[in-house]
Amino acid sequence: MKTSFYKYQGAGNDFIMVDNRNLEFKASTALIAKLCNRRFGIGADGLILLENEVENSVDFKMVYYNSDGNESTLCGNGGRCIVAFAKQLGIIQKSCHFMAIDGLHQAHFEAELVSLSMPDVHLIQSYHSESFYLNTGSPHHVDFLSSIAGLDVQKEGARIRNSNLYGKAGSNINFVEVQDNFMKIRTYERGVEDETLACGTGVTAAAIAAHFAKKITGNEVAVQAIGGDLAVRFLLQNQVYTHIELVGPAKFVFKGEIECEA
Ligand SMILES: N[C@@H](CCC[C@H](N)C(=O)O)C(=O)O
Repeated sequence: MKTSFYKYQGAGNDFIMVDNRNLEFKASTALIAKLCNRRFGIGADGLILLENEVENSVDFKMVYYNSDGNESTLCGNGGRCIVAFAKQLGIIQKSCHFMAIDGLHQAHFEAELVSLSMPDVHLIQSYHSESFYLNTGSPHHVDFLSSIAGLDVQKEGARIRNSNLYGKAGSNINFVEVQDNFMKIRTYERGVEDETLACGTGVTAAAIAAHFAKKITGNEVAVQAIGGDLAVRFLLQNQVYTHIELVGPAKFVFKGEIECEA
């Protein structure tokens, strides 16, 4: 059986997209891991299915798998990319609502960029003045450092991700450098088990943690990931971070066909 796929990237965080509204694509862990493999497959940080959402009146549903083939929690860059994919398929025009594993999301285009609503953040755990944990749809450890350029993110990220702090479920690990209301970030992603070029929920977590720790002021911050620039907007209302938006690029790269065993 042949299935069409579309490759997208958002700030270098790359995804295989499949229009699965007919539910014909059967996503086994082994098949997804093979398709995401950069030597034996198409190559991607994750695979995303666009499906119909039957129970809620939204435009579509997003089902996200990490490159290890396992379904996971929210992917922010993937969320922005599926919005661009839905537009390419003619399902939406300038804005949409969709369902993901963590609930309802709203998104709209701002010229070439996609802005995605993110879940409210009620709880931020401080380990010490430079180290935090919070959930922005996916779990994130955030360490603020004076410089991140020379860091071995693979080694240090894997160490923290696999430490007793997070147990079997693990966490994504972010290393962040703050410079005058602007931040640089590098992220080790759970389920990819490596550094990726950008992580949307990680960028969001870093922005919220930086505001919480009074490292930035204002309600919008630009964040430079290795693969591109993103921005995060938010409000702080009664000690809850609300109206969080992740803004950045979402680009179509190429399309092709997957030959799947029946
Ligand atoms: N790349 C993503 C995060 C994807 C989920 C993560 N790997 C996990 O399993 O927690 C993003 O852009 O948010």
